[in-house]
Amino acid sequence: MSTTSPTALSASGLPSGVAGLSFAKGHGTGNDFVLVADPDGLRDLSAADVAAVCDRHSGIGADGFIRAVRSEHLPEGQAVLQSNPDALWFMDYRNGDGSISEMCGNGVRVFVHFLLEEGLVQLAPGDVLPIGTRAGLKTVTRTETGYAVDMGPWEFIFPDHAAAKAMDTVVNAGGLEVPRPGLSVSMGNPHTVVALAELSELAATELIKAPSVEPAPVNGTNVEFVVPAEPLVLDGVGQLTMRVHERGVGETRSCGTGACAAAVATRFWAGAGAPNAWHVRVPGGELGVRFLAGPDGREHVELSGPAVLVARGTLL
Ligand SMILES: N[C@@H](CCC[C@H](N)C(=O)O)C(=O)O
Repeated sequence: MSTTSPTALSASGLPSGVAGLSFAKGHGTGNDFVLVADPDGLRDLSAADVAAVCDRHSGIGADGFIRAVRSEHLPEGQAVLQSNPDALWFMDYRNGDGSISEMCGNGVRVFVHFLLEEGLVQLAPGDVLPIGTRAGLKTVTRTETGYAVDMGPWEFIFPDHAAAKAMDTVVNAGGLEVPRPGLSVSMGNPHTVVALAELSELAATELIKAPSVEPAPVNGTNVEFVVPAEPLVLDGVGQLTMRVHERGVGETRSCGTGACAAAVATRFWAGAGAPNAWHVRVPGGELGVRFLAGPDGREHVELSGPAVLVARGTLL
């Protein structure tokens, strides 16, 4: 018998804990989010609260939920403040099912746009804003057309697989004729990238159910299916098309950290001479990925793309 008490509901059917919250709805290349400002960290939202708000039928509907909290009010935020005292805002990111993720690449652009539109920060094109996340400090530059994010360094999750050039990870999904090799990459959060030969194969891949990944990264994985273009490079820029199944969500129209992982894996597979700039087409739009020398001496990944707010409201 369950010992958990049922969640109290307001008249709207949403958990009473979220009633009265002001929110904005936004997206980055079709990856959509509900955003709330909680500067003093007073709203302790449960996984059930977040899942109810993100429900596409009985809530607002979103792939993810983002709470804007001043970094000083969260232990993870205080840790980021030690590395950069100017990282005053922390992105508390949850997946649509209420689970926590370390990082969201589309989300961090929409988060900064939300802070700007709410008047919580001031940022002219060219200005840079440091942000705290569970994957550490990220610096976001406002551009003329959107935002560019220094996502920090990437890592192989199973470095021995990559070193041996052995594709020891096996991925299967509905619609694939045979299981495929995958390469697991961390962008702060876990990804497994699979290359397909044809756009028709990408379209036939069924992503209603989570693909199986063996061995899976310990905390689960987002899975990206990519088709490198033929020819791969146009005007010095690598070209990819991608679909994604997100951990804690399902298929989404875009994933920023996924686009970064896809560029990492495809550049690795392409070998010496592969470009350091990539253009990634996703069902919801287009993202840019670049590899740059980071201030810490490691190679960093930069993600660029748009961020849009589409609505404001109050949860009832
Ligand atoms: N859509 C995001 C990634 C969100 C988190 C992911 N589902 C996870 O669990 O790691 C992005 O744009 O990066």
